[in-house]
Amino acid sequence: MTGEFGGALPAAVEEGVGGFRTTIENTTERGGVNYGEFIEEVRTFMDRARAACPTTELNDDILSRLRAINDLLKGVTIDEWYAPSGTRTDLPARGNIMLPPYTFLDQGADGVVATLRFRRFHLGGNSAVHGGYVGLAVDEVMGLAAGLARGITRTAYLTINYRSVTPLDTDLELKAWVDRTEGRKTFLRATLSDGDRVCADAEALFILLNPGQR
Ligand SMILES: CCCCCCCCCCCC(=O)SCCNC(=O)CCNC(=O)[C@H](O)C(C)(C)COP(=O)(O)OP(=O)(O)OC[C@H]1O[C@@H](n2cnc3c(N)ncnc32)[C@H](O)[C@@H]1OP(=O)(O)O
Repeated sequence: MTGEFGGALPAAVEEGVGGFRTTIENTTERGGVNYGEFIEEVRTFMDRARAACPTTELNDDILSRLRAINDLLKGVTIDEWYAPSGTRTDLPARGNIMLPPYTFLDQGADGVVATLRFRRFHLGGNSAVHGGYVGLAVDEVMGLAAGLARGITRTAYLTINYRSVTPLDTDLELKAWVDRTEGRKTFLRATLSDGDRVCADAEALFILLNPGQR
């Protein structure tokens, strides 16, 4: 792999546990007690960056500050298995800044119910959520439902039907449940709803990874 973060995967493969580990150490402490506020501030930054039209002077001012902040973060970069973003299960969306912040209302081996909120950062056009971000949220929550039912899986296919416009800045409900299983295959279904109105529904196949499988 190349790039600034390219070292993480080979190290994991060397340990013989594959690139997608069968056990992931969940954390609630890495990054410190205010890490959730940091992630939320980053999300707010992304929302405002999407919405802003800065003057040249303001742009340049923010640019120099951002470069300084990025230098600070570069100094504390670690691999994906230990980074708090993605493993802080006490935070909305595991502290993953790309996902719409979601929290579980219910979760078990049969399925999960989550509440989530897309925001300006997720804008597609004309006040609607970008369909790709709907897919991101659905894949994530279906993946977690598959994980609770079976273990670590990967998405083999995901079909999404966009039934009506998904609104920004609105509390939505995302349900994902196991439809049936066949060997390593878990077939799931999901719905994304704004109250009684279905925004999208989906069906997917997740494959249980073999030991050591990337
Ligand atoms: C706190 C942290 C939490 C962490 C929790 C994190 C949650 C986030 C979840 C995000 C999940 C993702 O986005 S994962 C990333 C997106 N997905 C990927 O990158 C997957 C790329 N594809 C692959 O790696 C591979 O194709 C696999 C793993 C999906 C399957 O490969 P394989 O393991 O070799 O298995 P294979 O023999 O091919 O298939 C097994 C069976 O499934 C069937 N099968 C396979 N693919 C398909 C298909 N597309 N459509 C129909 N059927 C299929 C085969 O025919 C076979 O059936 P039969 O002959 O047995 O009947």
